[in-house]
Parts: sequence; C-alpha cells; structure tokens
Amino acid sequence: MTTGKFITFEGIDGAGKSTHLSFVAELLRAHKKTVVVTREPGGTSLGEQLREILLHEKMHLETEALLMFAARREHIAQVIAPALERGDWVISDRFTDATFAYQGGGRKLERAKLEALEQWVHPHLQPDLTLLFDVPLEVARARLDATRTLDKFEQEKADFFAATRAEYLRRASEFPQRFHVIDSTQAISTIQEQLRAIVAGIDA
Ligand SMILES: Nc1ncnc2c1ncn2[C@@H]1O[C@H](COP(=O)(O)OP(=O)(O)O)[C@@H](O)[C@H]1O
Ligand SMILES: Cc1cn([C@H]2C[C@H](O)[C@@H](COP(=O)(O)OP(=O)(O)O)O2)c(=O)[nH]c1=O
Repeated sequence: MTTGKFITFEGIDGAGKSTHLSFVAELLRAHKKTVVVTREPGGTSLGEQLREILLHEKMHLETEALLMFAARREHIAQVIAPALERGDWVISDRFTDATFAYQGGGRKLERAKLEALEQWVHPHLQPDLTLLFDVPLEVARARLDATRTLDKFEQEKADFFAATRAEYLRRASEFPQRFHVIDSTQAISTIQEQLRAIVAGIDA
C-alpha cells in the first residue's frame, strides 16, 4: 500500500513558516496529492484546548513538555497516522522538533527526558521532510512586533530564542536527511522557488 508523506514546518516565532504553509499545500495538490494541513500544539479538539492553556498559562517546565506530548499523542492517533495510512500527505505546522527546540533549547529541559517522551509517544514515526525557516532573532522579532499580539512564548527574551534557534540548527545537522534549512531572510518569492524544487524532489 502507498502511504503518504509527513512534512513538518519549523522555526522560531516570526521566522515566516505560516506564510509558506498554504503555498506548499497548494503545490502538493497540484501534484495530485490529498493534503491534510494541521498544527501543533493542536490539530484535534483536545489538542486545541491544550494549546489555549499552553500558550497562555504559566506552568512548570516539565508540565509544559508533558502537555506538548499529550496533545501530540492525540494528534497522531486521531489525525496524522490515519491520514498517512489512507495515503494522504500531512503537513504539520510544528511537531517534535519544536519541543526539542523550545522546551529543550529555550527552557533547558534535559534532552534525555524529551528523547524518552519521543520514544514513548512516536517510536516509529518521523517526518519525511522538515522545513526549517531560519532567521536571525532581530528579524523574527521585528516581524512579530509589526503583526500581532504576543502569546506566552512570543514574549520570551532574546536569549530564549537564541537557544531555541541554536537547538533547531543543531537538530538540522544531526538529521540532515530530513531537514532542509531555508534562509527565511530572503524574499518570499525566492523562498517559494526553493520550496517548489524541494517539493518536486520529495515527490520524485
Ligand atoms: N521572507 C519574508 N520577508 C518578509 N516578510 C516576511 C517573510 N516571511 C514572512 N514575513 C512576514 O513576517 C510575519 C511573520 O510571518 P509568519 O509566517 O506568521 O511567521 P511564523 O509562522 O514563523 O511565526 C508576517 O507578517 C509575514 O508576512
Ligand atoms: C509544538 C510546540 C510549540 N511550541 C510553541 C512555539 C510557539 O511559540 C507556540 C505556538 O506555535 P505556532 O502555532 O507556531 O504559533 P503562531 O500560530 O502564533 O505562529 O508553541 C513549543 O514551545 N513546543 C512545542 O512542542
């Protein structure tokens, strides 16, 4: 049976990943794929309720990591795994790399604890492709300030985002076969051309 492919979008807040999500979904639809677009934390009714809590309430660092993985467990069971089994393609706005980057890099939770949760929640599932939208912190911050009211994570300071970005880049070099790092300071149209080539490659 053909199974679909699993694509994740990652980057620090304001890097520009949401800007490119629907573009990639449309590219895949043009390649005759059935595409499911979803997000984390969220993607299910329970997950969206957990998202509200995660984005707005202060909590212990480990509670935050556990709730991210609890929402993810539900997301995989209800949305991601069934879609891939049907042969659909899944695009998720963030997945487990975000927990390593934000709770691990940004908040300094030990990597071994996150690896244990990852092994528990999805021992056999990894994205086929992870698009990491990378920008310097000042660029991300300026984009956020220009556009929206900031949630709990977006209000964090520069050193938090520096550590989050560094952990994303470290993971990109640890898993080069699935990561594509995109220089998100480039013009949107230039990035779209790169995405077109990447999507053509993964569908080959
Ligand atoms: N390459 C780019 N050049 C200039 N502005 C951009 C670029 N990518 C995104 N933006 C703008 O930056 C802001 C944040 O982008 P968004 O996609 O919401 O970021 P994210 O989802 O990564 O937090 C938006 O106003 C968007 O239009
Ligand atoms: C999935 C995930 C997200 N997050 C954070 C990153 C973001 O600041 C926030 C929500 O992500 P996101 O949906 O990218 O926010 P927005 O729609 O405002 O661009 O949750 C974590 O800290 N850990 C995780 O595992």
